[in-house]
Amino acid sequence: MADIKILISGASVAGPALAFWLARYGFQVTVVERAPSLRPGGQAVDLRGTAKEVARRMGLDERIRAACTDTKGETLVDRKNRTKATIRADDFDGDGVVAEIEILRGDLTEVLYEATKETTEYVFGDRITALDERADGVDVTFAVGARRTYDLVIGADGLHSGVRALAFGEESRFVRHLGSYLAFFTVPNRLGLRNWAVGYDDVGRSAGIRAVRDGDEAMAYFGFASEKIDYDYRDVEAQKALVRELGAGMEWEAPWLLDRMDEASDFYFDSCAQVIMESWSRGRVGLLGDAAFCPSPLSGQGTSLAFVGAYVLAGELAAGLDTGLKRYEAVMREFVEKTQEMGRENAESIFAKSRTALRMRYVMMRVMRLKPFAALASRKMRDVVNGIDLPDYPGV
Ligand SMILES: Cc1cc2nc3c(=O)[nH]c(=O)nc-3n(C[C@H](O)[C@H](O)[C@H](O)COP(=O)(O)OP(=O)(O)OC[C@H]3O[C@@H](n4cnc5c(N)ncnc54)[C@H](O)[C@@H]3O)c2cc1C
Repeated sequence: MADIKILISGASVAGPALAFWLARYGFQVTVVERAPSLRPGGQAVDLRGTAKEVARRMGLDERIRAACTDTKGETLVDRKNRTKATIRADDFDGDGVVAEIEILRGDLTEVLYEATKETTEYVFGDRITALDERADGVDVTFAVGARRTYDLVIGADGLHSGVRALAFGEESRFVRHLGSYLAFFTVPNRLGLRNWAVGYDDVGRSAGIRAVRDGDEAMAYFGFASEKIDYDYRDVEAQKALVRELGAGMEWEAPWLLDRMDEASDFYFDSCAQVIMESWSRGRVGLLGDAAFCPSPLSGQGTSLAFVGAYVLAGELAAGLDTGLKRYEAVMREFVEKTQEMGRENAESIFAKSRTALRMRYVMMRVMRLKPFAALASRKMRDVVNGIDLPDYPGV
């Protein structure tokens, strides 16, 4: 494999996870990332079910667990900070709403980068601007670097994938808005939180806060039900203005959190959307992670799908370069579709539509923790997060 060159676009989760496995099989791997360095920030992401087994096979299980947020659960409060319901991380075998393996996205990227930096060429501050496929390779033009030829190009560059736009067509053909937006940013830990997150629901919107970095700081989030809004996803100031507008009039700690937004060193805002594609590859160009099959943050499974997808894609490419992309899709498709279905179901119920619905939700949450209901919900969750028989690849 040493003479086979593979270019990956995107150095968040899917890209470095794929680089890990490809390098293990002996491919020559380059990762190009648009940001000038590894991107910090992002709220906690989770590994559930089969993705935990992939982390174990990578030998990174311990390092990932050591970098986890150690959140024990979440308390849902009303505007006066009175507890209305609780969710525990050990509910649903550790694969529930608050997962046992919960890690800040930037910290997970760091673990993956450290595990791959010796075997992978990383190019920061650049991006692909043109792909010219020939019979024996793909000629790649970069915004900054010199033109180079690769045997394969994989887009692991997220919901707004540049590779997808170049090889498959414009974003609007594949990205389906699910009716809500999320924002995350770091704030001082003013509530003195330790291992419990706090969430506050309003009609059609929510906010929350959890301690990170041993309680030195906290991570705030806002969620809003909203029709599709036209905004420039690279214009951070415009996005902050939008969050202020959508969060106006919220109670609890929300006004204070909104006032801290400008001081935050990181800020992430995006629509809750899914990527639905008939095929994840075309010729020598393939897609992985959110670029191919984003299930939306509402599924809680974006990072897990990226992890499992990276394992399968690399294993199938090692088994046969010509058939690898199609085999990867055949192995992953059902798992992805089940997960996306759960993401759409969650999108229907994530925000309360009235005060009465909000009160009912708290009652339901308490009922769901009772034995027969908990067992039912747990089975459903288990089916989705373990919804793939992980193939064994030689040498793993
Ligand atoms: C800064 C950030 C914060 C996030 N925060 C959260 C969160 O709080 N909660 C949550 O559920 N999900 C979050 N996500 C999404 C989450 O990481 C993914 O759903 C999941 O982990 C799958 O990851 P991915 O690697 O497929 O895509 P992503 O994590 O979206 O990564 C895509 C990577 O590609 C890079 N990129 C984009 N365009 C190009 C281009 N043209 N050329 C080269 N590189 C490019 C991006 O800078 C990024 O590093 C965040 C993503 C990012 C980038």
